[in-house]
Amino acid sequence: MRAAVITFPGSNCDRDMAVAIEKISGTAPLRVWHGDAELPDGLDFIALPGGFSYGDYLRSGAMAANSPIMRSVVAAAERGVPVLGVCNGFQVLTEAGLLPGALMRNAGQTFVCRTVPLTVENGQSLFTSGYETGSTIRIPVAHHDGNYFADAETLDRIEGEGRVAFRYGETVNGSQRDIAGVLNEAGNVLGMMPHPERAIEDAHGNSDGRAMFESILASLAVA
Ligand SMILES: NC(=O)CC[C@H](N)C(=O)O
Repeated sequence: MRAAVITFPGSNCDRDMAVAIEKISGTAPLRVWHGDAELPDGLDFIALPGGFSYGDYLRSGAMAANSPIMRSVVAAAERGVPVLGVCNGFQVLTEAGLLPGALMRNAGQTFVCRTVPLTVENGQSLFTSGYETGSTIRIPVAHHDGNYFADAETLDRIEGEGRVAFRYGETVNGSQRDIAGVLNEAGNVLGMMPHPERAIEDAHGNSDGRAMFESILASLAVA
């Protein structure tokens, strides 16, 4: 798998993401700096990692969404390249307009850092085919701006189109309809607040995130 992990100033989960990709795919991803103008050709997968890009100033993800590299990320997403945004990466994807809605301050006004149950709402996407639809997995969250908001019409539409990939199995941050992860219309962009890269092996105490990376790999094998 020819993957790239984008690093912004303030990213802090880029290494974990790169390690997860390498351990599961067998190939180390390219590490790409936000200020680079272009992504290399022929990428199979792009990951936007978690963190506090630009110190979360303005709004989480808002400044990163306007980084030079994001023009290439948006163009790749529009060509159908799989793009996964985790936590701050999800925030960047909504700010870049690749996903609907916004991530607001958590309803409780506090940073939430714990492992939470997630229901797999759509086990058919290229990111989730390794999970059974309706199953419950446990994945860590760590954020203060994870409160997913979209208007009712948008929520009904994305629910109807099977674009809610994951839903929290308990109250976490005040997200509308407990939405934890959202797909774009074409199904090749996924944003999620929980961190699958923090749950890929026994040393993590939990390997429920592994199937996400295995699903992405499997989708490339059949593509
Ligand atoms: N782990 C993360 O990516 C943190 C995301 C984010 N900036 C927040 O706290 O909301």
